[in-house]
Formats: sequence, C-alpha cells, structure tokens
Amino acid sequence: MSSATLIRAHGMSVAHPGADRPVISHVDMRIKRGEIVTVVGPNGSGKSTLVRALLGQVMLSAGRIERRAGLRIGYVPQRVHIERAMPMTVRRFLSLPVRVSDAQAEAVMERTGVPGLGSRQIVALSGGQFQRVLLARALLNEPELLVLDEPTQGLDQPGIVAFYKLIEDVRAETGAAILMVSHDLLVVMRASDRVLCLNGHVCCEGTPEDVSAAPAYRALFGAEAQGTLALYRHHHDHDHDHVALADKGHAHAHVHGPGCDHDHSHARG
Ligand SMILES: Nc1ncnc2c1ncn2[C@@H]1O[C@H](COP(=O)(O)OP(=O)(O)OP(=O)(O)O)[C@@H](O)[C@H]1O
Repeated sequence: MSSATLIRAHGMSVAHPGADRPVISHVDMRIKRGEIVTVVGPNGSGKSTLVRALLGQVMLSAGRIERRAGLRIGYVPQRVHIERAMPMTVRRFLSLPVRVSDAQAEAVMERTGVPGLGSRQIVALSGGQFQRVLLARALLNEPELLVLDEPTQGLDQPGIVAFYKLIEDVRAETGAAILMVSHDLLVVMRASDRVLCLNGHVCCEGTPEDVSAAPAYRALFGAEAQGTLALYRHHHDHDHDHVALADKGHAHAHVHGPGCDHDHSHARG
C-alpha cells in the first residue's frame, strides 16, 4: 500500500445470510490522504454496506481490506439509524464514548457552526443542527478519515449546500480524507475529487466529470444525470489545487467492476 493510501479494499464482497446474491461484489477501491470521495447509487445498491464493510462493521464474504496502521476514523452513520429521542444534552452526547473537556466541546461546536448548543437536548435540535452535532462528535478524535453516510438527509437545499461547504472547509483545515454516501448528485459532485458509482458492483469511478459522462451513471440516474453532465460541460469552475493528489495525472482513469453489462464506451458526448 502506498504511503498516501489510508484504506484500500481488494475484491470486497458482502453477502447477507439467506440472500440469493451478494449486496456488493468485487469492490476495489482506495482512499488517499486528503481526498473527498463520494459513493453514489440507487436505493439498495449497497452504499451503506460498502461503508460499514470498510469500517470493519460487516463481515466480508470475499476479498480483504488494508488499513494504514493506527488509522483514526470519524464516522457519522446514516441519520435514520440514530436514536434521537434519547433524553440527553448535546454536551453529554459529545462526551460519548470518550469524555472531552468543556473547552474541546465548545471548540468543536464552534467549528461545525453550532456554538453554544451544549445545554440543549438532542431531541430539541433541528435536522441541520443535529447533523452538525454528529459531525462535531466525529471530529473530536481528529480523524484522518471522516466517513459520512448520507449526511444531508432531511436538510433543505440551502442546508445541503452549507453542509458540503463545511465539509470542504474541514478537509482544508484538517487534511482529513472524506468518504461520503450521498443522493445529492449535483451538490456533492462539486465537492468531490472522486466519485464511485455503485450498483452492487462498481459501475464506474473517476472524477465527477468522468462519472457524469459515463453511460453507466447516466443509465442509473437518468434525467438527474443530465444535470450533472451539464454542470461539468458549462460550469466546471472549481479546482482542487489546494490538495496534493498523487493520482492527479490520472484524472480520467476509472475502472469497471466485473459483471458490468452496460455499454463500456467512454465517449464524453
Ligand atoms: N443486515 C442485513 N441483513 C440482510 N440484508 C441486508 C442487511 N443490511 C442491508 N441489507 C440489504 O442489502 C441491500 C443494500 O442495503 P444498503 O443499506 O447497503 O443500501 P444503500 O445503497 O445504502 O441503500 P439506501 O440508499 O436506501 O440507504 C438492501 O437490499 C438491504 O435490504
């Protein structure tokens, strides 16, 4: 594994007991220091399973995962899986499972745009505030890799845009790599260095520009894909020069998982 690589999956497959076919098959992927990588795919395509397998929370049925020794990971699970009704203040929530000082708690809340909320009950937070508190907790152990599973679920459009801006700021400040699962194709693509399009297997992978032009992506996302393609044809106005990416020279490289039966021509329209 190269020194810039934080985590790498080789032929990763996950099958749930009793299911007739694997949820994800033969996924090869890696995340390098400081990269923002997004996983997109239809409902049920295995995105959360992929993330949880990378984190070691789900057993692989085939393949293996390499992690850099001592890799610090911050994880924000999908919101729907978190019990919000528990009677608990934000301050106490931030001290679970590892106790933090008041100063640390206040600093991280300030960082994620929810200063002074420590005494609030979790249940009394808005969706956007809760999401920022979850992010704050994930940042407390100074992760080198931050993993966010559908972090903007339930937020309105300005809330979504603001959240991704915050994520980019966190990356710029801390140098953490970020792996996100998202449905916000347009917004998330602008914030990503690399996109992985999943439908049980990796259908296509590459820069947002490459993926938005890939036939497999367009077949999966239809009209919505047209929007991202238009974005990259006419408004590719962001740059990633502030991040040293080892694979910059391979900006158009992308790989296909085995078993893909879609059109593999890589024409860019
Ligand atoms: N523990 C489990 N046991 C059995 N099947 C499971 C389990 N976890 C997930 N699945 C199934 O695996 C498939 C993929 O689920 P997963 O949550 O990874 O998809 P997803 O792409 O994240 O979906 P969504 O976009 O709806 O969140 C689904 O059909 C789901 O029902």
